[in-house]
Amino acid sequence: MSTICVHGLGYIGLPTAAMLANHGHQVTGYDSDETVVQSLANGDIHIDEPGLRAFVTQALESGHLTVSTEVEAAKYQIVAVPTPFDDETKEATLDYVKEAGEAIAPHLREGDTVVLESTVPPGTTVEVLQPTLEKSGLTAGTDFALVHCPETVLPGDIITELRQNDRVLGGVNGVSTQAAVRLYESFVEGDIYTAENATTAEFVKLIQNTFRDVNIALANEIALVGEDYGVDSREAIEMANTHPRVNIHQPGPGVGGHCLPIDPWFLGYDSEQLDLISTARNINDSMPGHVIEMLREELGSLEGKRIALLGVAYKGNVGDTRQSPTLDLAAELQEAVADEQKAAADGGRSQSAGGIDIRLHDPYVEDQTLDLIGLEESVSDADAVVIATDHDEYEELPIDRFEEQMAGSLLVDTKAVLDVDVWTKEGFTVERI
Ligand SMILES: NC(=O)c1ccc[n+]([C@@H]2O[C@H](COP(=O)([O-])OP(=O)(O)OC[C@H]3O[C@@H](n4cnc5c(N)ncnc54)[C@H](O)[C@@H]3O)[C@@H](O)[C@H]2O)c1
Ligand SMILES: CC(=O)N[C@@H]1[C@@H](OP(=O)(O)OP(=O)(O)OC[C@H]2O[C@@H](n3ccc(=O)[nH]c3=O)[C@H](O)[C@@H]2O)O[C@H](CO)[C@@H](O)[C@@H]1O
Repeated sequence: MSTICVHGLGYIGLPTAAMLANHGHQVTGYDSDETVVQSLANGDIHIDEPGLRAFVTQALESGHLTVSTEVEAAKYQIVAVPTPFDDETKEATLDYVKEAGEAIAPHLREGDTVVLESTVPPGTTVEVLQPTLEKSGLTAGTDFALVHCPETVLPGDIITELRQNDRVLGGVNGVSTQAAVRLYESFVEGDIYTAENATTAEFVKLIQNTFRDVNIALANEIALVGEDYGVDSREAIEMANTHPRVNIHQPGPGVGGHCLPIDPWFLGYDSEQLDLISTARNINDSMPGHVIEMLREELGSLEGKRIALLGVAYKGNVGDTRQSPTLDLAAELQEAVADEQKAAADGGRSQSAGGIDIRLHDPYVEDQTLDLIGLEESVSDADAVVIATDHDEYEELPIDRFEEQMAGSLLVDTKAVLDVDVWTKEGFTVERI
């Protein structure tokens, strides 16, 4: 059993803190946002993730997990703070990592271990966190251990993957790495690999997500090329993947979430070599624009049209809307219609007063700032419905209600969730990416 202080109680820090507590460690969960700490102290679990409520409640009730607005001295300090991405400068914001280091320094003792779990550009552990921690007067690698251990859990399956995924750890020296190995061995059922150094571990995490992002970009480009040949790209990809060394991912309306659209850019922190990687990012970012082209092909002008977007979460069966392609699609639809109106005005043509009426539905998302409505209301009088997220619920949409409610008959199924034959037989036009 060890004492542990976890910094940041979000999607990663909270399940990690609970996992460690449920394995007998004495854990303090610290968050700089007092409302997060307060709500957890009241038993309100603010992160939406299957099984998390019961898991965190178990940890809190056992007394092994306490939440606090203060950092505690502990044998292990685990940092899981945000590392957001500045879209304009294409750089990671490392302020929260620095803040965490500054908060740890006064509590750091000889023999302690600091683990950075946040996803960061290569070099961050050594160049950013280490000097901040060394303001304590202690030296990394000799007085205290400093390690990067990237987190690879899949949202929607976090608790299982926390236990089962393999881990890659890299410390500022071998002693540091081994100190962290001892902690992760206490709950990880997968293999634990030790990287040469912290920068390598940072790099490994980034190339894992980059691999997936580039592969999805390939699938998206295959879909666009397939359209030119009248080939169903999903069928073609399925067939291609029967080859023992081919594994093409699935096309879709874009790549969302907190990681894949961001992490590949982190590789450009101190390198000018991003070429394929940045092209792939741009292909994935262009996919909402392709959905707009598909709508225009069938509907002509989008001005005055009512379009229902089903699925606002960034992927199926989760409620997280961070970097959601659906939200990009909604914004780009607005822009596309504004452009149409401007072009009409410039050309002296008359314009209708209306813009575009976009209706959003999602059974998982609870974000009050989004104007989410019920399924039937969203498709009512819609000229087209776009299925933008592969929630299980969308596989069984009520055809009769759609027939009665919709004004048009166009369905753009970006995730191939519908049975095309069934819907086509009922008179719908189904377009898939
Ligand atoms: N969400 C994922 O799927 C995922 C997966 C793997 C890795 N990561 C990485 O893990 C890190 C955390 O991501 P997340 O999704 O858990 O973020 P999050 O936004 O869900 O949670 C972060 C928490 O940290 C708190 N915080 C901010 N600054 C702090 C500080 N100085 N001290 C203590 N608490 C602080 C915030 O208030 C927030 O509650 C990021 O680097 C992310 O890229 C995320
Ligand atoms: C390497 C890897 O597996 N990393 C995972 C990833 O988690 P995630 O939830 O962000 O990942 P995905 O499920 O891939 O979804 C992302 C977006 O890609 C779209 N998509 C997906 C597959 C496809 O074939 N075609 C697509 O278009 C999908 O709809 C969604 O918008 O990053 C986390 C943080 O670092 C990791 O911890 C976690 O291991």
